[in-house]
Formats: sequence, C-alpha cells, structure tokens
Amino acid sequence: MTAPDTLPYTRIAVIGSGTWGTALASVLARAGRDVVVWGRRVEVVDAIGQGTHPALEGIALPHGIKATASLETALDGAEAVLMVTPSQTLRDMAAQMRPHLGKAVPVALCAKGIERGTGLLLSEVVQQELPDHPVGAISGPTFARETALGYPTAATVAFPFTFDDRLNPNASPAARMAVTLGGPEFRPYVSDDLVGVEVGGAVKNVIAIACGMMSGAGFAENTRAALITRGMDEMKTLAEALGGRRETVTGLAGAGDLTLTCSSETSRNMKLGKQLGAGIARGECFDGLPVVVEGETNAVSVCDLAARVGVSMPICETVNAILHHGADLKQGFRDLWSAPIEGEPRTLEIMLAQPAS
Ligand SMILES: NC(=O)C1=CN([C@@H]2O[C@H](COP(=O)(O)OP(=O)(O)OC[C@H]3O[C@@H](n4cnc5c(N)ncnc54)[C@H](OP(=O)(O)O)[C@@H]3O)[C@@H](O)[C@H]2O)C=CC1
Ligand SMILES: O=C(CO)COP(=O)(O)O
Repeated sequence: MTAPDTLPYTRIAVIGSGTWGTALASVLARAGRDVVVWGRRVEVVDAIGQGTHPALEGIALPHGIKATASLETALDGAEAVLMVTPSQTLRDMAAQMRPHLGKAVPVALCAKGIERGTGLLLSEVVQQELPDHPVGAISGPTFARETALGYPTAATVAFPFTFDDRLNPNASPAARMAVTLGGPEFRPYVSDDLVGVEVGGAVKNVIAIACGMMSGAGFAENTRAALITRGMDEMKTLAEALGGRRETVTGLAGAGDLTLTCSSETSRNMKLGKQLGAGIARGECFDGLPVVVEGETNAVSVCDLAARVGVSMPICETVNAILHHGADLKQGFRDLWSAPIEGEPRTLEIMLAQPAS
C-alpha cells in the first residue's frame, strides 16, 4: 500500500526519444503524469506528438505525451527527469541539461553502461555534471516494445538514501519516482543500492553478447544456463568490489534483466552475439543498420573498471577480446571452459589445473 506521504512527481521530462524513452513516457502517461519527451530528430518528435514512434510499429501511444526538440522546453517546470539516451552520451546530455534544470530536481538514469575512458558508473558521471541533484537509476527486465504495449513489467528504482531518506524512506526520491511510474501494468520496486543496480544493467549486456555468441556458434541451453549463472557471479563480485550489495544482483536489475536479455533475440546484445557467433561480419550485422548495442562499447568499460578494482570477469574479458582485440570466438570459449577449476562461490579459494585432454 502506498504510504500517504509519498507524493508522485506530476511533471516529468524524458530525455531521449528512442524506443525506451518512448516506452517510459507511455508508462508515465498511463499513470496520469504530465510527460514531455525530448528528442533531437524533429520527425521522431512529430511522430510521438501524433501518438506513434517509427521504431515501435503498430503501437498507438497513450494520449497526452508531449514531445519537443527543445531541451529548454522539455525541462521547463519538470519535477523529475528520466535520461534515456545511450550510455556514452550521458555526460554531454547532463551538461546540456544543467542550465535548464530546476533546483534539486531528481534525475533517474535509464541507460545501461559504464563510461568509456573513465570507468565511472553512469550515476558518477551525471553526478559530476549535476552535483546539486539526486541521481538514481531505473533498471530491470524491460523490453521497450512490451512495456509500450502495456504488458506487465517490473523494474527497480534506485537512489542512494540520504540521512533524511533513512528517517523517512517513503519521501525519498526512489519512493517518489516509483509511485510516479507505478500502475497496473508497470510495477516498480525501490532500492537504495544504486551501485548494485547499475552494475547489473551494465554487465548483463556483455553477458548477453556471450550467450548470443555461443548460440550462434551452435551450442544450446546448457551453455546458456552456465553463462547466465557464472555471469551473475561476475556481476556480484564487481558490485561488491564497488560497494554495492550481492543481493541486489539477484533482483530485477541483475538476475531479472540477465535472464531476459540472454534468452531472447529481441535483445540487440544477444542478437549481435548470435550473428557474430554464426560468422557474420560486424559490418553486416543488423543488415548493416546502426543499432544501439550497449554491451559492445561496455565490454571495454566493464573490463577496464574490473581491472582497476582487481576483479576477474572471465566471460566479460572473453567477449571484450573477441569484439575488440581480434580474438578467435571459438577458441575464446574453449579457453573459458578449460580454465583452472575454481570454487563456487569464489570465497572458496581453490584453483585446480584441468586434467590434460
Ligand atoms: N530498448 C529497450 O528495450 C531498453 C533500452 N534500455 C537502455 O536505454 C538506452 C537507450 O536505448 P534505446 O531507447 O533502446 O535506443 P534507441 O536506439 O531506440 O534510441 C536511442 C535514442 O538516443 C538518441 N541519441 C543517440 N545518440 C545521441 C546523442 N549523441 N545525443 C543525444 N541523443 C542521442 C537517439 O536519437 P536519434 O533517433 O536521433 O538517433 C534515440 O532517440 C540504452 O542505454 C539501452 O540500454 C534500457 C531498457 C530497455
Ligand atoms: O535492456 C534491455 C531489456 O531490459 C534491452 O536489451 P537490449 O539492449 O539488448 O535490446
């Protein structure tokens, strides 16, 4: 039951007019919020204003979603902001938003990744650009098309809790954002573990590429289950090393999203892996069309971050080596399977040489 003091945000700006930004705008419109989407392409902005989106074919968006190509207009009067452009654009977008944001307006990040070059979590990036704003994330198993169609979907809303939030969690930005989004078709859960939630979202895309590669190379369900489970161990270890909680990784933004993305070709990450695994050249994947595949860029940033904090992530490292360093795909996976035998969990410190075949 909603506590009486949890007030929803009534006017929300969604920065990014792609499929996920538009799906989230649909969630907000269905919940009765005043929502304005910002997009950089006028034709997409016009389409959203008319209740459609070019990449969400056949879906009639709920009434009332406004759209604009002016950042100033989108942010004017916004009580809360969702940032939904790709991960590597967030620093620049946040800097552009700064002059137009109201005082202490909370910003929820809906992209999944880690900044390339700095190895910073996206919340750290945006917090640097917007130091006076609460920064959190919304993440979970949420294919945009299904969310836009109103299929039952759940996600985690995470903001770090301040001292005041701990005294009254129902008035925290996480709780208010959750109440703002919630409805019969979209069920948010609240978390204070932003690190765990962000690590889940960033790493799952890399593991999904691994699952796709294996599937494209002709393997099947045993292999996928092993990659999902061991991938989750990589997530947990990284989250913990960064100050997050292992249990968060078993939630929607970790295990939930990992399961979804690794099991369906609706996932662009899984699909890229599958095409590469089947021997299709990178330039010909997705019929040569540009597609946002976060795990491709983030394989680099996840591995850089893991190296910086001394965490071994063998599946992510294999994907990174194949995608960016010319490693042979089949050999990469053979090496994974013949690595020294380890304990499960990692805290059981054991390492045994594989018997020679
Ligand atoms: N689709 C999904 O199911 C989900 C996606 N996400 C995450 O959401 C984020 C966005 O993905 P998604 O909406 O799917 O991607 P899309 O490709 O559908 O949309 C990306 C949007 O970002 C815009 N964009 C791209 N580059 C820039 C830039 N440099 N500056 C400003 N805007 C830019 C694009 O504009 P233009 O159209 O002009 O190119 C487009 O509006 C990703 O991090 C993804 O992982 C999270 C959950 C679900
Ligand atoms: O994050 C997603 C679903 O939760 C979308 O996955 P893809 O980016 O792989 O399509």
